[in-house]
Amino acid sequence: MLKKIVFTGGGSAGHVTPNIAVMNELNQNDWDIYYVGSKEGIEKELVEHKGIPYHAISSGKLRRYIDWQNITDIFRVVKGCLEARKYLKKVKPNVVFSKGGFVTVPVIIAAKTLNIPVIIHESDITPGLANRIAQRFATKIFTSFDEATTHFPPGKAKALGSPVRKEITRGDKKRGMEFLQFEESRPVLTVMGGSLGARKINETIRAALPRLTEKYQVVHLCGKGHTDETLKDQPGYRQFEYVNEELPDVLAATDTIVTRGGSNSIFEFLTLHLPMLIVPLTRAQSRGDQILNAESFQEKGYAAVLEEEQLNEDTLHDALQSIEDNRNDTIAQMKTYMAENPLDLIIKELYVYH
Ligand SMILES: CC(=O)N[C@H]1[C@@H](OP(=O)(O)OP(=O)(O)OC[C@H]2O[C@@H](n3ccc(=O)[nH]c3=O)[C@H](O)[C@@H]2O)O[C@H](CO)[C@@H](O)[C@@H]1O
Repeated sequence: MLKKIVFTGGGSAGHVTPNIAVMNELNQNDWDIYYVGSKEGIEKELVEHKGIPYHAISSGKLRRYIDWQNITDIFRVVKGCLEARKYLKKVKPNVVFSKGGFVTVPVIIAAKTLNIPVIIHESDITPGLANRIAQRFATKIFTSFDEATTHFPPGKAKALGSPVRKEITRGDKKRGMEFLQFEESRPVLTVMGGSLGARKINETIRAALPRLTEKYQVVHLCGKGHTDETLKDQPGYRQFEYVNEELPDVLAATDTIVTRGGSNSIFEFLTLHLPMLIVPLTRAQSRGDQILNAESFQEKGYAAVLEEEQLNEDTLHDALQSIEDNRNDTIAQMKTYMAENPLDLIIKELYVYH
């Protein structure tokens, strides 16, 4: 008999693409799939694009600072709880799977009041605010990093790895080169400033273009609203706000990556054995989770790290040179990652509720 599962997660792509990875692998003969997200978040477009029923609820932003909007947002969260509860009562799912982001808090609270089991997946080493609130309501917590389990109540958390979308591994270099209109003979450097872009990385890459394009053809995924029209005809340089279906082909065509320390992106590059330079989001702009992600990858020999405060044209050049010098050793180290596919492990766990 068909069982029902509700996915939730959003705010940025990193809270959606792992859900999509899991949804893609669930057998549609076994599961009816639903999604609860916010009204305006990136999850709406990404999920509706896949033809999954999408239910939007009110949600407040969870801020770590004092703001008058915190008051109005409390009401939005309460409204979101009531909306989520009504929807869950109607759908009657066997389980809720949550990837984090502020929209998930009302959904998880609502599920708890209806005795619906909740599984949380945490992508970072330290839990985000939403998952920190939600953890007490969760039945089980899965994590991408081994180190993350210590941040959750004992016995609840299990490190299963990052659920990387299978289509990421199915890219084609030739298709990627055609899409980019690049020459097959020259190496490709892809820059991914996180799903929402990264100003300092964007500026430094653009300033360094003359030097970078001597060696590489550069693909720049620069985030919504961050393309630079003055560079649109620059030879050997392609910029996109966000690449969706073509991303696997672009990555198949890529030799080296410069990236933010967003957990899902770096696990995708690790899975593809792509040497990467991580420029994590600073402590001033975040809780420091990307710094920990980056340090963990550096310690394991999967990546080089450059702090944003140290990032300039020269340090970028030197860091890329050292990545090229260590390419073979890094790839060999990356090949030691995970004997069992995390996605398969998560799917297996979900069948407990089937
Ligand atoms: C600013 C911020 O708070 N960032 C957080 C957010 O990052 P962010 O949303 O940037 O998330 P990730 O880097 O983890 O994932 C981004 C996802 O978007 C995809 N993608 C990106 C660009 C593009 O053009 N096309 C595309 O498909 C990537 O392949 C990846 O699957 O969630 C991550 C996971 O909790 C955290 O580690 C980050 O700290």
